[in-house]
Amino acid sequence: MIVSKFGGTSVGTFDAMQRSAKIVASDPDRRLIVISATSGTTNDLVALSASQLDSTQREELLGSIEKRHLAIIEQCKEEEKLRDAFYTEFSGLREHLDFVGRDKRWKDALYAFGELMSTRIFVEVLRENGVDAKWLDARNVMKTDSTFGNAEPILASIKKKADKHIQVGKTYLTQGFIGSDVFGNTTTLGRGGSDFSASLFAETVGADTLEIWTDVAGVFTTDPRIVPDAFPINEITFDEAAELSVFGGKVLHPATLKPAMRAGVNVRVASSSDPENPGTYIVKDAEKKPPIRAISLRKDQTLLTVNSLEMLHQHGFLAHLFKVLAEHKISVDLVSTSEVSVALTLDTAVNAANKVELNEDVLEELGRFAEVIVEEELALIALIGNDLQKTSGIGGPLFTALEEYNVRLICHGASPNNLCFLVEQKQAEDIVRMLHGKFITE
Ligand SMILES: Nc1ncnc2c1ncn2[C@@H]1O[C@H](COP(=O)(O)OP(=O)(O)O)[C@@H](O)[C@H]1O
Ligand SMILES: N[C@@H](CC(=O)OP(=O)(O)O)C(=O)O
Repeated sequence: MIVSKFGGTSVGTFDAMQRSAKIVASDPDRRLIVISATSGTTNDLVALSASQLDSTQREELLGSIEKRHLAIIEQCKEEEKLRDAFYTEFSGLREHLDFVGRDKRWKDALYAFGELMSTRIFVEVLRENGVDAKWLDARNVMKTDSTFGNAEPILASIKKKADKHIQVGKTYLTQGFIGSDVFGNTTTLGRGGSDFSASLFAETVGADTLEIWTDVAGVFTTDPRIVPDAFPINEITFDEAAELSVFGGKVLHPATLKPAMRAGVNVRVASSSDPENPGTYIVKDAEKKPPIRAISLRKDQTLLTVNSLEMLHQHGFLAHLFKVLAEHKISVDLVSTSEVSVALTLDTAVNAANKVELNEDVLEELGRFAEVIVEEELALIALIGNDLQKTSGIGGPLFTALEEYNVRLICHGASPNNLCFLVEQKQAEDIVRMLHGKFITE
């Protein structure tokens, strides 16, 4: 059995939907299809959730969502039927906007409309292409905790619900990104979370393969939008691909590979507009394991520096600091310490899968026992590869190459699969291009 996930661009237009449907139709083993919202729709829904919108802005955003979906529907054979199905969801969206609450619970239920609308249309496009798929509401299976915006899947409940709602031998179309908590409230798995959903489904149903169909022909040596010379990697290990996605390789949501690794599911990343191209296979053990395979970039990072003389020869200071951060659910990436200070990086990017919000409360609490400095507009660059902590001859050429740039923080040695550092955002893309030329293309 194959679980196939199609991202926003692969279902964003009528032609893209047709191409994706033909991929599904070409192999009867593709039995569980997971799709995202049409590209741009989740961004529109996030914009709609802003509290200060006036009615003109609201109507513009709703108009943009409606236009995008109608452009697809108008080209489908079952136009009338699809209009009805679409407007059932779209009217639900309008009604939802009129609800009073603007809390996180309300937002997740709002964001879910993107995937609900796209699946209503795609199920018909699949039928037109000879695939009789059953529309499955992912919220009946994807059970999560109640951390709205970034919900944690509850594996045992997902398994139980999948046994009830997914029958062997049938084909299903369902939504990525969305789930529901024990009370039945809609939850979401974090931006870009459809990959994660698909991997959880693959684990749960015991699939042999998970396919991630996207707009690029696999996992590239770096983001091809930044470096035109970047090229697809034929085979990469789970460990490397997981590091790459955590450190900004947007092609996969950072949590995607865990369920697949746990269940021994093979993963393939490929382009829905070039399906004959094998793309990238993500495997347990790759034939080639170069020390530097890829470079990733994560923008909009925040550097938090905490200084305190209390730290000098004291024990418990770091424990105290991390306790405060944990209480505020702030997850930390890189850490560097000196005699009296600790520097930490936080992923504060707007569309980050695990976005961190550094609010006044946490700063005030930290300010009670230390001086806190917050610096923004930084970017994190990671070299991804194998045995980096044991390979000699990388640090010298790397730091020579970075000579002209201000490197703010370096992390090396904790993972065999990455070496990362923080730089000024405005220089980040140039640095990635330069390093790709020096360490990968050459
Ligand atoms: N190392 C990488 N390899 C491939 N794509 C990458 C990489 N890093 C970033 N990307 C970006 O990820 C995009 C695909 O992810 P995304 O837009 O989330 O697709 P989808 O809508 O299919 O989920 C590509 O268009 C590319 O610009
Ligand atoms: N639609 C959601 C989930 C998702 O995974 O989308 P995509 O596959 O297009 O990255 C988002 O935009 O966050």
